[in-house]
Amino acid sequence: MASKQGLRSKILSSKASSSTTSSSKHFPEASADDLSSPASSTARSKAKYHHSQSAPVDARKLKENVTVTVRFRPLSPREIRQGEEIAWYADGESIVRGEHNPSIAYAYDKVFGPTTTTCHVYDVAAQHVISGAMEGINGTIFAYGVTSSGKTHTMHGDQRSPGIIPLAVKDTFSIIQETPSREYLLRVSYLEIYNEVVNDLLNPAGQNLRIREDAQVYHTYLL
Ligand SMILES: Nc1ncnc2c1ncn2[C@@H]1O[C@H](COP(=O)(O)OP(=O)(O)OP(=O)(O)O)[C@@H](O)[C@H]1O
Repeated sequence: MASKQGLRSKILSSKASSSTTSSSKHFPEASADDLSSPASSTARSKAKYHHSQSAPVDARKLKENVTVTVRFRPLSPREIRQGEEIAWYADGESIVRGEHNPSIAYAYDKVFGPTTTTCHVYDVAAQHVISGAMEGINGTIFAYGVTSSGKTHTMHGDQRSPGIIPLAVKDTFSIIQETPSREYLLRVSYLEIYNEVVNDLLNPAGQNLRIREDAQVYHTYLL
């Protein structure tokens, strides 16, 4: 989605966070203009061995473990009033197609239409990252999109429709409860990247954070 507004992202990391790269696949006939891609929100995961820190990282496996998911939100009442039209739609479960030019299409790992619930998005696109994290595999769920595209709705949600973060927390504690033989240590951070700037959403003083990586222990730090 092209926009003059800033692109934002909201992130949920399990264990140490890892950086992600886009894995959207263009169809041959598709436009090469990535900015026209309607990435209303994405969920991605990238795994890296956590416990066996001396084990070599399998680059091919890492690449395959990044998934890109697109979620469309419905037009808002204001957009309907203003006569705005849907420009892209979910054509099946993995294709996003242009409404006005159907020959322009993009393939993603998963595409959710505007009637999909957050619970369904969580089950299909995020739950495996949480269960993986509980097994010791680092994971990141990353929502990316222009202002008002639905990142907060998807990641945070509300009482009526809990987002991926509360659903993940609930799942995490359920897994802990079901696994009394194992001891867990949970750390939580809630971050926003806005115009390349990382902000801590839990600490108003934590703005414009610097990212540092410790190559020896595969940990990422925000200072
Ligand atoms: N899937 C959805 N179904 C229904 N309403 C939605 C959906 N996604 C978003 N909305 C609504 O659209 C509006 C904008 O969504 P939201 O605030 O989540 O956007 P955002 O990407 O977090 O914006 P910002 O970058 O400004 O923080 C909100 O009123 C939200 O309730």
